[in-house]
Amino acid sequence: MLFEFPTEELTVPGLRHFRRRVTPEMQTELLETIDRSPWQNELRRRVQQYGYRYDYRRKGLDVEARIGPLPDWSLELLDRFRREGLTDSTFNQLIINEYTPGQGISFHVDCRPCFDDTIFSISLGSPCILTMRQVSSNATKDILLEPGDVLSMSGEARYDWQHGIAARKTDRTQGRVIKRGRRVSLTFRRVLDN
Ligand SMILES: O=C(O)CCC(=O)C(=O)O
Ligand SMILES: [Fe+2]
Repeated sequence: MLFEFPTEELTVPGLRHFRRRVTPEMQTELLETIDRSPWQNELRRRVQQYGYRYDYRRKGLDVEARIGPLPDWSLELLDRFRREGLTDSTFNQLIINEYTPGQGISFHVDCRPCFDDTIFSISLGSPCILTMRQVSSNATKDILLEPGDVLSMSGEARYDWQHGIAARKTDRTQGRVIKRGRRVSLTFRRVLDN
């Protein structure tokens, strides 16, 4: 017998969503800080990388991947989240992604041999829907990420589900139509020793 789960009732083990953990004032401050550093233009969306350089073409870490320590402002932010109990992991790599309306990221599982279990991300700017897709069943679950939200993926959510953001200009959820603006996400990972 085939069971069909309504999307809302699906749970993704290992996925934790903390809402509105960064105030609008703090978000503005963070975005100003981020925009003072150079953006890389190699992908369709702009990115900044800190800690270790990820090679998108090879889908792995460069041999000479170490860039340096994470910026102080990001370590301070992580310290606060650690004090507030959102994570107990330590991270040494940060990728900042910028999405303008119409841009997304295709379904993927973050590089297994490159990064440790927990992937920890912060959303700034515009809301968007991130979709989780279970590899074994193709079941999907939409997560509305609003500015200031924090998402932590570990275990099944990290390894058995893909995640992606549809390349579109509006999102629809629970009868609401949400126009996308500029979104910036900060994704923290821990690089595994190989
Ligand atoms: O922008 C996001 O929230 C997701 C980014 C992501 O999945 C990645 O960089 O691997
Ligand atoms: Fe990812």
